[in-house]
Amino acid sequence: MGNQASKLRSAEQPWIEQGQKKPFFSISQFKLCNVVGKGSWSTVFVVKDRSSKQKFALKCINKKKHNPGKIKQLLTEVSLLRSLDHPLLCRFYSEFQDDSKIYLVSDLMLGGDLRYHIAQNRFQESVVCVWIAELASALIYIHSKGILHRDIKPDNILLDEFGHCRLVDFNVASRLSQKTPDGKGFVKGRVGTPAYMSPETLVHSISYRESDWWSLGITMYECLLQSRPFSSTMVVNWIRSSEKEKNSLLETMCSSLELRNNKQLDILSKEARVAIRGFLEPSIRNRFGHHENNIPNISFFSPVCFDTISQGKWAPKFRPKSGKLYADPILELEATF
Ligand SMILES: Nc1ncnc2c1ncn2[C@@H]1O[C@H](COP(=O)(O)OP(=O)(O)OP(=O)(O)O)[C@@H](O)[C@H]1O
Repeated sequence: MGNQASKLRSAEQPWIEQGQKKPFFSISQFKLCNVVGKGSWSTVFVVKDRSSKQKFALKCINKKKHNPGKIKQLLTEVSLLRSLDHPLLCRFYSEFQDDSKIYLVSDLMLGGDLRYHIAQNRFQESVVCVWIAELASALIYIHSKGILHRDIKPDNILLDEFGHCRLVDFNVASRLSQKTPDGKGFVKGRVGTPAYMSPETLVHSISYRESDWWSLGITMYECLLQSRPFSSTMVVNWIRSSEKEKNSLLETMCSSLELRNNKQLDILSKEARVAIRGFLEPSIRNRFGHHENNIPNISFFSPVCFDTISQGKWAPKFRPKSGKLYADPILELEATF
């Protein structure tokens, strides 16, 4: 399995040598092909490098549409992306700008995002096991670099053409700035997407490494069951409640997870249930991921070899259709450049 996967990945290696810092510096180096995605403040194009003919993703941000605060946030994202290099992250190459726009060049992911795929199909545990193990490996890596992602959810996970997961969108990622007594660190602020936010982020406006593991737990639940354990309304009510009410709401949330164990989680294997409950443990000390070295020992991951996974060499169990453009055709019509 490992060998077959290695061959696949060697074919997808980008032509650019690792360590070559700024291969792109102008929009004129590219031929624009089509739109592959649209975010709240950018349009992402498929582009072809005129000299190598290699395709890349080009994210275009219109400077005039955003205030200086947003631009500063973008520059933080760029500096984080520059410090990361892992097979299960989307490789970032260059940023450059002209009078009207800022451009970011990265690897092109042709397999669509997990949000799209899980809306279409209920996937078997063997598929989800590889996805979550790959994401866990990417998380362990970014945490080792002192970075929290803070917005893990299916929308921010893209598949490459072979079906490997790549964690993307470091818009709200942050370096761990403050230190806890155990030296691990945290970031202040209630940042992320409410339905995926951990209790400590929702209640105390603080994120630890464990908060990313909570969000991964919600993502895993959703990948397996096509629904989320906590409704957005429940989460929003929780944010708005008083300090006193928050504790009782936390109990309601946790017992709602327990109740769902009887109905929804019953269709899953024991290993999957244990993993979901472990990631969705309200206490950060008891949560899976508190000791990141133990992640490979979680029984749900026993079918995979974590070392091979973390090199991006484990063959995924689901491969997106080749040649299919996983993008809403309407984006093409709406796109402006
Ligand atoms: N490297 C890539 N390869 C292929 N598609 C991509 C790539 N990066 C982004 N996309 C597509 O473009 C969409 C928008 O990208 P992204 O979420 O990074 O933009 P954004 O403006 O930062 O959005 P938001 O703030 O709403 O998250 C993604 O949902 C995805 O479908």
